[in-house]
Amino acid sequence: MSARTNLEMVDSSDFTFCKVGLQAEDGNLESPKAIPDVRKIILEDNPSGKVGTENNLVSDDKSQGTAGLKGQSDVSKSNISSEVVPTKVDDSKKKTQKPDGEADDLAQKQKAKVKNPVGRTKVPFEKGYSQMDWLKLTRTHPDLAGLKGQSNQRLISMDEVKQHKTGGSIWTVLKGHVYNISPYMKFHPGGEDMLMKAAGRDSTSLFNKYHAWVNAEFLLERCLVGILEYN
Ligand code: HEM
Repeated sequence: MSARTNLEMVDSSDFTFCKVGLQAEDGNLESPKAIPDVRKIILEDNPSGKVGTENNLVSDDKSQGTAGLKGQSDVSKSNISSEVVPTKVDDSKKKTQKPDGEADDLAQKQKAKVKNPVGRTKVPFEKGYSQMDWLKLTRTHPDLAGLKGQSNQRLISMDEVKQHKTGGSIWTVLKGHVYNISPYMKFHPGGEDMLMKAAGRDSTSLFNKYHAWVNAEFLLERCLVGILEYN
């Protein structure tokens, strides 16, 4: 059977519905009647369901346009029109009718929310106090922790930690480790004031509240003074 004999017009007034190969029986899912050529169908954003209003995709050619839709009442109700109707939309309307326009707006709103979560304020660092500068210092300074030859594996009680709240010897407990955070003060992206809240106490919960993702073990590696002694 040739390809030519395979093609048969089902409705001669409508090019959309033509039979290809299979029997065009209603109820048969593969029937061209059941599934029109989707490439020739466009979606319209028209809640009123009216055809030809300002908010709609309107035909310039009224003789073809509305006439072409008249016989398809179910089509106009569902806001679907045939491509044979030439459409014309100005740019501002296109924006509102863009199918993914709403999704874009939502994505932008969500982005804005993520950008400024409540309670997070990064302090601009002073020249020479960036995180890179801190990393350089940790590699070059001989005794950031202020150990003066002592081991950094020494057991330290909470009482001793409490006595180190000022000057060049400000201690804090973080996940069971005792650190001297004095040298890090000016490098802390959250500011000195915030880091001072950790002075002389266990700051694990505060730390996790603001930035559980920060790798303090790495950043403060050279500031380790000892291990917290649990009573
Ligand atoms: C004790 C060791 C601490 C270390 C090593 C540390 C380290 C850091 C780092 C690396 C950042 C930048 C985070 C980022 O860019 O995502 C940061 C930001 C911040 N930190 Fe800390 N921090 C410490 C303790 C604390 C404490 C105890 C507080 C609160 C009392 C605090 C409050 C903040 C705040 C508010 C920010 C700004 C968050 C932002 O907007 O990104 N930090 N800290």
